Amino acid sequence: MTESVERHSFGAEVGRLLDLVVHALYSEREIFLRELVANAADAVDRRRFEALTNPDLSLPDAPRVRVVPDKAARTLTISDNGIGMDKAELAQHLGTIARSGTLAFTRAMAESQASDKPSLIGQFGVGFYSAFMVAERVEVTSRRAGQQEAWAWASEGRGEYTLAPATREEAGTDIVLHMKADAEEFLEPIRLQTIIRKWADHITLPIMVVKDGEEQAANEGTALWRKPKSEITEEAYADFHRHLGHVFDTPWATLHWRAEGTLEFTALLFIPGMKPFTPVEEARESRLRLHVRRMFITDEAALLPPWLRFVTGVVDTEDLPLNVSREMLQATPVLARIRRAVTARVLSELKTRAKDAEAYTPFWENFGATLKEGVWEDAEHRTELAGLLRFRSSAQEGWTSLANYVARMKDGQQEIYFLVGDDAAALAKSPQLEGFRARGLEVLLLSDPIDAFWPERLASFEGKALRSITQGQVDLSEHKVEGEPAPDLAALLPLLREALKEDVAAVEETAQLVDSVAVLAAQAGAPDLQMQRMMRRAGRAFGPDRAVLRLNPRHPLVRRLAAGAEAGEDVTEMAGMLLDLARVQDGDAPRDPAGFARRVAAALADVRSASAESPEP
Ligand SMILES: Nc1ncnc2c1ncn2[C@@H]1O[C@H](COP(=O)(O)OP(=O)(O)OP(=O)(O)O)[C@@H](O)[C@H]1O
Repeated sequence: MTESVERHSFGAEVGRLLDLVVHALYSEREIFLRELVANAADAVDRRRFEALTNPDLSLPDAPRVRVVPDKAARTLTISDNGIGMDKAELAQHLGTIARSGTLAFTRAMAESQASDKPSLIGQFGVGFYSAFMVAERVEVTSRRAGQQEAWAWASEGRGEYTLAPATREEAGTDIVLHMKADAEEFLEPIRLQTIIRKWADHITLPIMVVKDGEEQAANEGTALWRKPKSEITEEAYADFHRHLGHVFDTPWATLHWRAEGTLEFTALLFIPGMKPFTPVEEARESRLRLHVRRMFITDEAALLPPWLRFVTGVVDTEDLPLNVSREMLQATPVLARIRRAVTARVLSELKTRAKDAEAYTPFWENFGATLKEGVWEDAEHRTELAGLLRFRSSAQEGWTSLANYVARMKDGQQEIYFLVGDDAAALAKSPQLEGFRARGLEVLLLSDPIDAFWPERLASFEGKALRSITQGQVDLSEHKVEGEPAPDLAALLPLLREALKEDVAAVEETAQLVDSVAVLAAQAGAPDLQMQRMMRRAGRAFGPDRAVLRLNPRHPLVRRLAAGAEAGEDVTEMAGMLLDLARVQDGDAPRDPAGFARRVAAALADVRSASAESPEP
């Protein structure tokens, strides 16, 4: 028998996690039970759902979770009749960190102060591995529903675990905890009941604690969302939110309502108060939980559009049969109607809350970029969403809305100006803004990656067109600025155009500059500069040939070149320099960085020696 025992090492992250867990503060240890009971209840939910399309997996009568303390043996056993795990699943789920919740936890731990760590453990839970807070050895015996063989997983939480063939009468899982000497309190039935009532009361599956051979239900099983609002405390809402989202914040908004009439459902939704620690591959689908008459069905029903995926919670309906299958979920019109109702409710809540600018700010900073995806991809909600958008602006600190921008527009201003880039702070200093600032024209500053895309789709707001100031020429002739007359560039421009014909589509003068000498812009009709930049970074060929080099005719350098061109001097050397300066200014590299540096250094040396030779008169 012993030769069939396989030894495996934990993944590196598991090792680190176990270290953290084992050294956690004792006061937080009780949450191990919440985690194991939640896993057991989830396993039963999954089996029920899979059985809808595969009757061989059907649950036995009266499925439940049993929590069995044994003081003599100093063990605590948590048993379920859930879906179970086969050998590969045991290794995968209990040997690596697969789930986002646990990953997020390790990241939060790494980033938090030492004094916050204990409460982090309490709020997050750490899934299965929290068992090692109280147990010196954990044995898991599991049989996957629909299979004959069972497997035993065992570990002392120190670097490795074993896997061996085992037997189990029925499908399901037993988790046997060999308790540490100082964790005997968790063998007291009363204590176990209290913990379960505190943490797992919203679980509808019966959770039985066995005392003197008798089973006693520890949870009430009233799903929180089914209780009247008046009976639910803020704290109970917040706890449930943390449990659902694997987060540890207080919700920014709690929406709890019951729809009655043609469509019957109860919804309890949360908008988190902080951004989740997103794993590398952030899934775009909403994971709102669908329940039918309290029973969990699935969290893959996409009950909200992807641009509201930050909303967590539960929708519980009477309008679907309990035995609804995956296929049925895809076909039923009920879900589409619920989706519409729930989306409308979330949007109206956001609209109400957006009226209080200060209260709206944290929401916007956490989830604004996600909301903008809706403007891009959801024609039905685009106009409504536009009113919820907030922006940085060239004219003021803080966030502003499109409506406020329009209210501030100057007489004669027809368009809503905006500038897109990577970084709000850099945008505020961009030379592209000079001409607008000089004329008192406000420009919105957009710095989320999605900002390269959505403005084109929204196109206008309250009848005012949205206008990127780096795309085509903005007509500023309505708004005159004082200053010396500009020189005539008729001789210079054709020479520069010829010299740069490989690099840009055109060279022209612009009224958009005041202090800077040149900028790049996109040709009218071509994708905006930021979009071009993103496509180049993504490896898409996007020649600079569609960019336009724009010169400030009043700049001393341009004046000098204009005079030189008229006098028949060679200005082509400076042409490349102007283009490179415009590129550097936008945060791009010059076409030939080494050559650029050489030319600048040589020019500086010229200036120095010129001023040394001809001292001030
Ligand atoms: N009693 C059980 N029956 C069947 N599968 C289980 C059981 N307990 C754990 N698992 C499997 O092990 C996986 C890992 O569990 P663990 O508690 O570490 O994380 P989780 O519950 O998935 O997510 P999180 O880390 O966010 O809590 C689960 O997703 C599940 O697939």
